[in-house]
Amino acid sequence: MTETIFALASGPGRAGVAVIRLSGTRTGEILDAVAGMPRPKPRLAALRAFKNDRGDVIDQGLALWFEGPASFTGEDCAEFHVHGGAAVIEALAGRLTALGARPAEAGEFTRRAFQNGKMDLTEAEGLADLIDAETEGQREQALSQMTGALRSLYEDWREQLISVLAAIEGEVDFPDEEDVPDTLSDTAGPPLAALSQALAQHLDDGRRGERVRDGFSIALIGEPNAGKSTLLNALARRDAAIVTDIPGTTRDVVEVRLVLGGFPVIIADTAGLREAADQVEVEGVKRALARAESADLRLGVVDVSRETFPDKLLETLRSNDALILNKMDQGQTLHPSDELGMTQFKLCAKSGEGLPALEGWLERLVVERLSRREAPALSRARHRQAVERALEHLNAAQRQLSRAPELAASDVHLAIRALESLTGRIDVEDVLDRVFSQFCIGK
Ligand SMILES: Nc1nc2c(ncn2[C@@H]2O[C@H](COP(=O)(O)OP(=O)(O)OP(=O)(O)O)[C@@H](O)[C@H]2O)c(=O)[nH]1
Ligand SMILES: [K+]
Ligand SMILES: [Mg+2]
Repeated sequence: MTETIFALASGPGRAGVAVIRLSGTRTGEILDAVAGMPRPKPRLAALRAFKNDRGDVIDQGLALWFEGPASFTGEDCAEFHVHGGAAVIEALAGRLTALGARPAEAGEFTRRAFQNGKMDLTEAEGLADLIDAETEGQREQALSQMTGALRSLYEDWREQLISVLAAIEGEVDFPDEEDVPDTLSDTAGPPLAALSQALAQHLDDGRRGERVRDGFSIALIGEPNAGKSTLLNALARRDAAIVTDIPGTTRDVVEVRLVLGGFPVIIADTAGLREAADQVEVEGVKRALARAESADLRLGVVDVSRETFPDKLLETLRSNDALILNKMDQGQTLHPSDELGMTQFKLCAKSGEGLPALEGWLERLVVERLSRREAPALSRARHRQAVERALEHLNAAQRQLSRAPELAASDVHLAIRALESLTGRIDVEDVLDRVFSQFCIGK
């Protein structure tokens, strides 16, 4: 017996068609009361008049019946396709409530699908990501996760670990009179080593999946008046940040979201790096350096009418970053230098000259770093933490194997649990709450 829930599954606001979905034990009888008998054949749309409690027609539309368990949630489900006007939706929602259904919470349909074994937790997350996907790269990654790419990877590891565990426990329970530890090293050692290598490789992917999901982050840094905000606006094609000839114009981090090569990118303009004079400047520089530190790529912007490259800037940049020699329209005293060992671009941010070359390079770089590989990428911090936990236990198990098999067994057991928390095999209520609350209502 489950409560019967309903929600507007299509987007809010005026539309040609609105879809209201229903799931739970009393779905069938509520469908009959609203759409009349006979009940539509499962999965086939039937044109019906939907009536209120006085028998007046609310609207005319399509009714669908999905008999559990062959439904999205695994329970009895129904859909009403009505005209997408506010009054129609409200009247139908009122009728469903009067018949004993209640409005669903965010993610409640998917949570029921998860609880009924229709999908694991990573697939549910993939579904949420697919609904949120705004770029082609995000759509591809979410779809692959929703259709089980991560689940099958993690389930496969889990099954291998269960065999390893069986081997170790067998030795613990029925020790060979002779050299137990040696036998174990031979049997359980190689698969443990191979698995821990696989997990390490999965983690060591430059956080690709998380970047695809949350955005590749680029920080613009440099001295005051180098033209960082001008460059940000040029890249964004709009006046996102204030530009003036007063040094110290930008204080907070100003973010702009772009799509490059089908991937989400967040470009951050920052305060000019300098010996700060007052408290506000000190805080601005602190934030600039923190953003530079956490970014996936730094673009160091320099005014070419300077004599030398600023030390502080060179210190902050890394070898894969790029230097932007800006204000090429002004007297140039600074020149690109091979000694810096960094990609360099000549630019006039104000007129946009040189911008296409920079944009082309950025796009290629983002595509190269984020493109899909054969192996699926973990896409959330939650996955990373769980795989890291599993790997720690695997490494510990390897160390214990020849000394204390029973301790090795308990470590393998903990590694299995970490993988199970990842796929949701073991219910961790607060994890479930967090995952499903991120869904929209109606999914
Ligand atoms: N001639 C010329 N002027 C530029 C160019 N790029 C920026 N400027 C000017 O340089 C001044 C400073 O530009 P901003 O974009 O505000 O510089 P910023 O690096 O953001 O400066 P802060 O926020 O103060 O650190 C403004 O007057 C811009 O118009 C350029 O390529 N050529
Ligand atoms: K400025
Ligand atoms: Mg600025």
